[in-house]
Amino acid sequence: MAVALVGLPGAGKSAIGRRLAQRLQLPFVDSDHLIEERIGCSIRDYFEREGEASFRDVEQSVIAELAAAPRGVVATGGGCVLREANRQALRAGFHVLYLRSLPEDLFRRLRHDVKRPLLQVADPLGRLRELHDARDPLYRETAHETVETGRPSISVVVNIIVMQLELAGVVVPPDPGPLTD
Ligand SMILES: Nc1ncnc2c1ncn2[C@@H]1O[C@H](COP(=O)(O)OP(=O)(O)O)[C@@H](O)[C@H]1O
Ligand SMILES: O=C(O)C1=C[C@@H](OP(=O)(O)O)[C@@H](O)[C@H](O)C1
Ligand SMILES: [Mg+2]
Repeated sequence: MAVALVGLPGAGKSAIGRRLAQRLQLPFVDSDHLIEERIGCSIRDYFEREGEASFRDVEQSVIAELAAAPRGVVATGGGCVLREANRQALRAGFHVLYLRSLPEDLFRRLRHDVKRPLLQVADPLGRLRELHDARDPLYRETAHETVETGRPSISVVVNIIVMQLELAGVVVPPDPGPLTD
């Protein structure tokens, strides 16, 4: 069983992915961490030095490797759905969940965050709205299911995901043991 999380920056892919993997006792991988290991610097520095297109090439090779041997819970980077090859590889290899939050909720979470290169602009809320409009259809196309993450806490979202995965037959609930009165 392998689950991949897609969605906009701040939707909770990394934070919820880590907690979900703990809960399901599965390995957790954040594709952005693999990319940073490979490029040897932060994603923000790499964007500044090499540009976004070069980052997308590294991202595509990391996604292809993960999808070639799908396992555990994978948190992707928010822009991975921009390339069709990534959308297809993720959908074929993983049960994909779209963590969906409105730009206003994401802005509340990320307004002091300096690590996300695409949001270091004069109007980050405007940028989040543009990203939402451009990418929402791509996240929907890639994902098997959508989970709303704008308002509920991380623990509630993890509980909802576990329920959805059990309903979809993606995870098997633990054996409750013998029933006693
Ligand atoms: N449902 C949530 N409720 C409250 N805070 C959240 C929630 N999801 C994420 N966060 C917080 O928002 C920030 C960004 O989340 P992160 O997991 O890095 O998003 P992503 O990986 O999707 O960009 C983190 O500080 C995280 O703890
Ligand atoms: O939305 C994007 O294009 C990006 C999102 C980032 O990941 P998060 O979604 O975890 O912020 C990271 O991959 C890179 O900065 C590009
Ligand atoms: Mg992340």
